[in-house]
Amino acid sequence: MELISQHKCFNGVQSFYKHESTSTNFPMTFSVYEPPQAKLHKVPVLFYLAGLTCTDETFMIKGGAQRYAAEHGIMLVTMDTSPRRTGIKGAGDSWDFGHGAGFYIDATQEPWSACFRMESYVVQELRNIILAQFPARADRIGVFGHSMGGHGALTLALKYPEIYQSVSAFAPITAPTEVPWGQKAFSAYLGPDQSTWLQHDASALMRTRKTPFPQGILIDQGLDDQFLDEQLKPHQFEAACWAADQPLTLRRHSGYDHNYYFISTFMQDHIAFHSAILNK
Ligand SMILES: N[C@@H](CCC(=O)N[C@@H](CSC=O)C(=O)NCC(=O)O)C(=O)O
Repeated sequence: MELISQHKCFNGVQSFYKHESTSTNFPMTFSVYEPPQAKLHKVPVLFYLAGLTCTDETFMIKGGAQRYAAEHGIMLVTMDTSPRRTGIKGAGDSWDFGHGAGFYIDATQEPWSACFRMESYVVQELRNIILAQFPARADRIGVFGHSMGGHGALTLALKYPEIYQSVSAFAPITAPTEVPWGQKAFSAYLGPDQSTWLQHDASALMRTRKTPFPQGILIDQGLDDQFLDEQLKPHQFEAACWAADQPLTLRRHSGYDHNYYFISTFMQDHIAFHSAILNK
């Protein structure tokens, strides 16, 4: 693990790292914000999954989360959104597929299956690194994310409720099997059998559960989001939560679009939401 840079931030420490990943078989970058409380004892840890085109820097630079993480004593971790410079044909041709678009799943189809393994990377490899190398509590882990990363947060939390105690999202892709971004990625990474896609669709997963997160799920969605109707479809997840008896706070905000001005506006609420569960 190579330290790229380190910065004091709200009396805590913001660090950027690079390492050789055994999940993706490529170098990966990730970043960690350690709040001041982490100098004294282990703290809860909140993983942030970023959206299409983002890197491990996007959220740490634009999200404005460190101030609130310092107040609540929560460690923040985020990572690049895929392996990079893989040499796979077509991986760099479009901004919504391939590099920067790992979708937080393990690809099963060649050539993607050799390195597009972001589910294993986030859930196992990076979590193990964080728990071994940083003062993070293994029994207090939350996950949140934006857009493609909102899809990642919801699906990983639903697949691994024994790992993640809290989950929230900003403008998540909630039904990837039904929208162009998800269909483009899943058909390449998972192949033509659409029954396998449903294991990675938050709305489909929720329909097979019964109150998986009794303490609730928080979602914020801007109503001027350019991707709302075609790609995000929060009403699908809302209906699935209703059917699963899952408490959901889905807040629709007039005037907000899809970017980090929207995300940073509601960041304080998301950190407080996770803190109420993780610091209980
Ligand atoms: N084509 C543009 C826009 C890409 C974009 O909007 N990416 C979003 C996530 S979309 C769903 O996952 C994002 O978070 N961008 C980063 C940012 O700093 O706003 C492009 O290539 O940037």
